[in-house]
Amino acid sequence: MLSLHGVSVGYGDAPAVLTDISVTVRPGRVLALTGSSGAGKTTLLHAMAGLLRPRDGSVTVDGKPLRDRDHAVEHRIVLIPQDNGLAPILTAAENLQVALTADGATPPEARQQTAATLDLLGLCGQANQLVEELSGGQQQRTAVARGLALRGDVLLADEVTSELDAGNRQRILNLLHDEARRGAAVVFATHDPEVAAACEAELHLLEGRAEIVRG
Ligand SMILES: Nc1ncnc2c1ncn2[C@@H]1O[C@H](COP(=O)(O)OP(=O)(O)OP(=O)(O)O)[C@@H](O)[C@H]1O
Repeated sequence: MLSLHGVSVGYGDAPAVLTDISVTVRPGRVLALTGSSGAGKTTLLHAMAGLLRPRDGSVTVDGKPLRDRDHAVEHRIVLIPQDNGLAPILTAAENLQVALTADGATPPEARQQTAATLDLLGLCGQANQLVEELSGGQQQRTAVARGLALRGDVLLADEVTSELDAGNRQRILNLLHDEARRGAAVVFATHDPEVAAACEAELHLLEGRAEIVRG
């Protein structure tokens, strides 16, 4: 279980972006993280992912302080970053296979899981295309595929539907809910009020504070 207790986070000497944030990310549900541009959604996801150390308060995983990104990876905390984080000169399939192999899959397992997950995202036809040759939306779906393929215990998805048409947006929302049904705790940063309304819980960021809207 991933929990934040009285967390403040910020960058360098600048004032904190977020102050006194307390929330528990529960397995089996999708928590929508909302707030206007610059409200701190990415900042909070980075604190949950072990990429940003809190100034105050604590981020704990199974009751122990989260040390860093490596510690988060050990606890199967998967981040799908806003900028997709893919290697542009690898193919879509290679991006998944590299991540799966690094996660301990054998090459045949990685190939099988890659094909199955790209299929779920409607990307069979793009498997062998270089990422830099894919459209923005196809790259975004490839990044989601890579995150889903890792089957994390916690899945942090940072505005992963921003470049998609309505059909693909709904497809990804369904897949995130499938992840929660599998038992993962999912946090989904989004600007889209309709998408947020379709999630079990919502945490809204405003002026450096967080308010539980639902859940
Ligand atoms: N690396 C950084 N260094 C300094 N300040 C940063 C850095 N990243 C973000 N910020 C600042 O932190 C604040 C929150 O940014 P963040 O990216 O978390 O917001 P967001 O809610 O994810 O925005 P968006 O919806 O536009 O992606 C902003 O004021 C931003 O300028």
